[in-house]
Amino acid sequence: MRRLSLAAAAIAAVGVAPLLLTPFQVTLANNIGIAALVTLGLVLLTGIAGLTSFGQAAFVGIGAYAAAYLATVVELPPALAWLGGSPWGGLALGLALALAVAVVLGAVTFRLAGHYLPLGTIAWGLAIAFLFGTADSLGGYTGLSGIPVLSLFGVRFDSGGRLLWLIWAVLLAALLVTANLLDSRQGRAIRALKGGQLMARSMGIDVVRAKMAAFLIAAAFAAIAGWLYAYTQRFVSPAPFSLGAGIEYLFMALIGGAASIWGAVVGAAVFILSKEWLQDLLPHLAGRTGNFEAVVFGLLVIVLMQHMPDGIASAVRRAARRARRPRPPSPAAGDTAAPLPMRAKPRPGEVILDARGITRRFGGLLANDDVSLSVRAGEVLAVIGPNGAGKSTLFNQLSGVDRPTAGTIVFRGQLAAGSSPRAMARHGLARTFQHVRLLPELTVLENAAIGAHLRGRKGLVAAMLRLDRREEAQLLAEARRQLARVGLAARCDDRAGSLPLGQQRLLEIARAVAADPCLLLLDEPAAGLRFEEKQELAGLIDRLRCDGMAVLLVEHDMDFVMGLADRVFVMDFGREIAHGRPADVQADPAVLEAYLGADA
Ligand SMILES: Nc1ncnc2c1ncn2[C@@H]1O[C@H](COP(=O)(O)OP(=O)(O)OP(=O)(O)O)[C@@H](O)[C@H]1O
Repeated sequence: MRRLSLAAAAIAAVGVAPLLLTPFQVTLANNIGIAALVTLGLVLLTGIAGLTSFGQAAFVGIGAYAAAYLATVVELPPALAWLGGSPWGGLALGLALALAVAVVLGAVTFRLAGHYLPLGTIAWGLAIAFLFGTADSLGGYTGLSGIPVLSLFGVRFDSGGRLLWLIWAVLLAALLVTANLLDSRQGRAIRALKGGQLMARSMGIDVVRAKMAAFLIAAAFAAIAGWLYAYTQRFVSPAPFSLGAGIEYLFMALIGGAASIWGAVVGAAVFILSKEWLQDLLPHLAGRTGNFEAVVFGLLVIVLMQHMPDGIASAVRRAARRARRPRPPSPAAGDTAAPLPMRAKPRPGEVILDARGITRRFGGLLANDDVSLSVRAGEVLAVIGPNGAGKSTLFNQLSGVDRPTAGTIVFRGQLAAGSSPRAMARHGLARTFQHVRLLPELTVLENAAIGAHLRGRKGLVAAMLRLDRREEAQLLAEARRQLARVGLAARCDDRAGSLPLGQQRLLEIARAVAADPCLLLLDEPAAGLRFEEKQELAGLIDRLRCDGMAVLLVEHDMDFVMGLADRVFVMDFGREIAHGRPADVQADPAVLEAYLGADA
């Protein structure tokens, strides 16, 4: 209902705008609409996926020049002649070129950690501006003029008012599909990128694909904005597509709020209106002409980052949330949804993970030295040992984060040493993290649903067009069920970041079990918890064991481990020093000396 009334209000506002605004205001509204479309792509890319691009203006340039070139050049090269001078041909060409460049840039940079994408987009921004300025066929620095009036389906967009309808209709459609995307399994995969690659990969998310999706959508929005720009100005030249313009789009995203889709509209409007105003005011104050507004925007962004790091739209939304009465919990819409299919489970007592001779060398250091262990369905195995004993290293080998120097790992009957975390997740392994890795701005329910990522099939297009609702209801119902299982049913609609640490750890377990795993790896689950929270956690792990889940945990807390585990595996200096039932291990002299002795 809220979405519908918002959409109706937006359509009505766009409908009457040309009748109420002066021609100058219509021109400003058109510029804002085009800039907001580019910024929307940046919000998705930078604010939501956490990837920075300085090259969005260059993608706008591709869209604008493609339209201008097809519409103005009389003798087209044979490869493009079939597209004729049609505006649709220009749109298709601009989109195809922008997407092709985005695929190449993404393919080169996404597999590398670090700042390769921002650097790549700077290089791309500089190169394309140089190309536009020097290519004779594109008119060099003078550009291409004489673009005809845009005509679509027999309608001529020959006035600012008609162009306003078109530009804002495209922008509203882009806002709608982006909102749809973010409210879906695919959108959660893009959002999960901000939680770190390890978390995303461990949930079975294809990180490169998710980054590419965000980058391609942002490039497509920019190219469409360029097409609209060309037909609005009816003239293109290199300056509006320079690296400087790319930085201005980033400013708009930061000002509006890089994590909110409405921030794109707010940011573009604030930037363009204040630029217009400052361009009049500042030369007057300074007594001479100059681009003084650039200095003001630089300062504005610094001040904003200090006081409103999430931008204006997010600050307004937070204030509104504070002013509103707390909402009653949203109805459990998914509860009537059919349950998701579940994987075939091993029989109780069946060995599901068998590691033999695991050795991991870091240069001259043997972090794991010929370690062998196995885990059975329906048991809790605890790995303990003093600091530096090699527990985390072993955990990384078993979860696919690292590859052993030697040794074999068989998981559910298949060789798994060196498999990726994603492959391990697909095969039935789920994990939590020593330092919780949640998405604090997302709700508890959305965080839990990330765990069920591999249990859905619907793609990006289905998500954007809302053709995924049945599956989405099933995924959310599953997340709700797992939250109820860990005792967080009442917190579904709260922000994950607002939970105390103990509940955040429970949420991580709910997220992990939403994947329907056979083996759950818990990395120091009791760290930082109070006594009651530890008891609650131990009760939950016990229930999971009773349900047939195999649990392998790495833990420092002796009381917690001894009261819970079926078997304890003790390590020191990378090797196994004892292994058996808690009472036997506790009495083992080697353990007392190496580990428990320190406490005695
Ligand atoms: N990536 C790495 N490069 C080099 N040495 C490493 C690396 N990772 C771990 N080590 C070393 O391997 C040894 C085992 O470390 P590990 O983190 O596995 O121990 P741990 O038992 O988990 O310790 P803690 O309980 O303190 O977390 C340590 O000496 C550590 O310094």
